[in-house]
Amino acid sequence: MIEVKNLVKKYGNHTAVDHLSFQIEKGHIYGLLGPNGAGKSTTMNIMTGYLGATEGEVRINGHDILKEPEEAKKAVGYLPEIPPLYVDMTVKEYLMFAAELKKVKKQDRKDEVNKVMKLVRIYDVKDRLIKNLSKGYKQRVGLAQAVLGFPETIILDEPTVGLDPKQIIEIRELIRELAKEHTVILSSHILAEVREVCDHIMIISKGKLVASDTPENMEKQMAGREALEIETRLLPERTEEILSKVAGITNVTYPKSEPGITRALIEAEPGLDVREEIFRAFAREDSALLTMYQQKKTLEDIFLELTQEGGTAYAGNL
Ligand SMILES: Nc1ncnc2c1ncn2[C@@H]1O[C@H](COP(=O)(O)OP(=O)(O)OP(=O)(O)O)[C@@H](O)[C@H]1O
Repeated sequence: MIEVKNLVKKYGNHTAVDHLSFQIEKGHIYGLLGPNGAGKSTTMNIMTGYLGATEGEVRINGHDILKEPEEAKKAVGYLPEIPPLYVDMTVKEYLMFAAELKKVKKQDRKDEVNKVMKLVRIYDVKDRLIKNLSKGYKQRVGLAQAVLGFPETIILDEPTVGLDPKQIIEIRELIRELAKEHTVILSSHILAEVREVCDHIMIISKGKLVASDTPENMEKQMAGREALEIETRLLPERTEEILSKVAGITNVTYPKSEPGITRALIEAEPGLDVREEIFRAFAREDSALLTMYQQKKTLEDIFLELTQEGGTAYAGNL
């Protein structure tokens, strides 16, 4: 388990990470999602011991990343945004070297490097110089380096950035494959990417955690904030009277509509679906509803709302 507690990172006057706290449990694929500059790379660099924090702590399986770096680092493999590849080495030479740095026992190195190369499907290019590989293959070599030593958790910073669509699909497949045996944390500024592979999303904006939940819960939590639209032939006063009998409605507005029609935009408590109750309330009064329409809020809407200036706060887990 990884515990990030009250992490702060300041660059001069600029606060890149602002009191960030979260926990990473075993067996999930976490997505750290945020616009460019949100503080994702800084957070990952601190979590993996590449960068010191201004305040706060990171514990990996109980070991403080700064005070007990060896123990802590053993449990994580890291693929930084720009993979640290020695491009004049062959794939195999580089991975043997990386295995040595990671203190994989000498007698196990060859086997482990072979195993990892097969896992990320670079065995066929093992004798090629890294500089001659495509970007997708270079990324796989970086991934292989992160997997070496078979750490419990693999942290990947923007693993598909700069890849073409086919390479993106391949890397995603590899990540899913890795997730069978490892906990995976990846960062991205692309929502579709995170939704595609992750089962838990943490949205960060300006260095702060603004939401942390499963994609399904996020959609559910925000659903109550959608305005439900109804139309009737009743006057607004009468519509208001009927709606006042429905529990859970928090606000009703009456935008302009065509003559003889009342349009009402209804907001309800987060997570509460009031559609059936509204239908029954009008039926009890023998009044007809002409339309009832609820636009489903997508994760894109949620992401934009949570990360824009003056955006709404997330009502779910944090
Ligand atoms: N070494 C540094 N010195 C000064 N400011 C920095 C430094 N590194 C990052 N920053 C600033 O800190 C903020 C967070 O940067 P970070 O790279 O962590 O964001 P990010 O979410 O990973 O974005 P990106 O996807 O663009 O890398 C940004 O405003 C960035 O300009």
